[in-house]
Amino acid sequence: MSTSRIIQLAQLISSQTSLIDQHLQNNNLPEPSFNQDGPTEPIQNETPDIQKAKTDVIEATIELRQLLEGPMKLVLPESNFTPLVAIHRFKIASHVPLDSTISFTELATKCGLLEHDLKRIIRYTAIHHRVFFEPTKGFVAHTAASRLIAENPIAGHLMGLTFDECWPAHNHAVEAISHCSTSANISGYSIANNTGSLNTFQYLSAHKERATRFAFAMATTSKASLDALSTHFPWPELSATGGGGRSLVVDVGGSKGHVSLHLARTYPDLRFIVQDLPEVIDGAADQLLSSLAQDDAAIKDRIEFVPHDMFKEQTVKNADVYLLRYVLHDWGDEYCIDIIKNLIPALKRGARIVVQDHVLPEPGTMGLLQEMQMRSMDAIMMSLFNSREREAEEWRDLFKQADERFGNVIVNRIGENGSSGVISAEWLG
Ligand SMILES: C[S@@+](CC[C@H](N)C(=O)[O-])C[C@H]1O[C@@H](n2cnc3c(N)ncnc32)[C@H](O)[C@@H]1O
Repeated sequence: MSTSRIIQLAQLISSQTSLIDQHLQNNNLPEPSFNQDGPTEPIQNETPDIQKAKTDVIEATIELRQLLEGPMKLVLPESNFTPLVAIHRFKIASHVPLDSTISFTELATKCGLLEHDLKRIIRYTAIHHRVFFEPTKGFVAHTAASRLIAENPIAGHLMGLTFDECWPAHNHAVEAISHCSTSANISGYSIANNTGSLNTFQYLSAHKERATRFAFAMATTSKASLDALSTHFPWPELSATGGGGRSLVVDVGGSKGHVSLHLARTYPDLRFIVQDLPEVIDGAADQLLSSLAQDDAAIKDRIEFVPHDMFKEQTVKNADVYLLRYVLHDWGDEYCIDIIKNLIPALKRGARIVVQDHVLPEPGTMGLLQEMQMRSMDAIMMSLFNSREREAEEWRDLFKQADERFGNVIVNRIGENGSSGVISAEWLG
């Protein structure tokens, strides 16, 4: 008798989980746990084998659950995040003591909420998200996840971005699609926020707190992704062409400079000009300086911040590289072509445009988890910006449409599970 799919999945889960368990024991690492003192970081010291084992187990558990629950659950997934939003909005985690419990009555008073609302919010997030638990009836304590919210401001920034910016936009994305428009100001986000003629970034510029949170969320990009950028483009060759002087990289849409900082640390012969909207650039140099350790402070001399609207002609001429990292996926094709065309008057022969961005796979050619993440990101782009992620061929087309004089267009799929790429195009004009 052939082995059924659910047994195959269960066997895979069993064998790969054993590998992970062995890795934890061999490296004296803590066991994953929901307990308050459980690790808030994913498994450490991962080798490629352990990464694969983890992905295999997660993918298999998703598929196994979907098979066992049946098709109706696939079309009616659990989708109410309101209680989790309430945890974020009312800063509930910060009112729960880290090493003891608090009664629903006292916690409700501290949060300024009705006790019965607080109780159902917590009981929902406890059972759905493992955020808080009730060790004795009527008393609340932290889990690893609620402690993460209480202690790590990055969790707060990302929850804010997800619940205050993305979710309202998702709610209106279907309406936006029905307009069959490619305009940046006809998006779920613009309908949710009633932005009128403003696109998402113009609207954020007028709402400083939200723009700052957006910039912080961008800066939480993984080290692996930044490392991928620094290793999958021949930056050292560029340093060499700069000769005695330093080669210049213009980091277009560079936010608060976290990407330039990473590259500057790796390549001492490069200097950087970070460009972004004035509201984003404002104070960025000081923030960068205050984030630098003393022995790192010299780096600041190689990173300059200049406000610039990328829809206007590029003002920094003859740089060696114009970097667009996760910038073009925020815009539809006509806007991207406009952004690239605005660079052309500044380009010397041999200058390169370097893009780091997602590269969509052909359906079914990547692992389940990876493809899910990429399709999710594409859907977020649709809701927030009426923009999209692109396939390798679409990246090549973009440069072709901008100007036939771009050559040597290379789309290099990279680390980060192969979901993103470094794309470079050389100006041969
Ligand atoms: C998704 S973020 C990417 C930030 C950064 N490059 C990174 O990799 O983390 C896109 C950036 O484009 C900037 N941006 C949007 N419109 C712009 C414009 N018209 N001119 C310059 N920058 C712009 C945003 O402020 C934001 O910092």
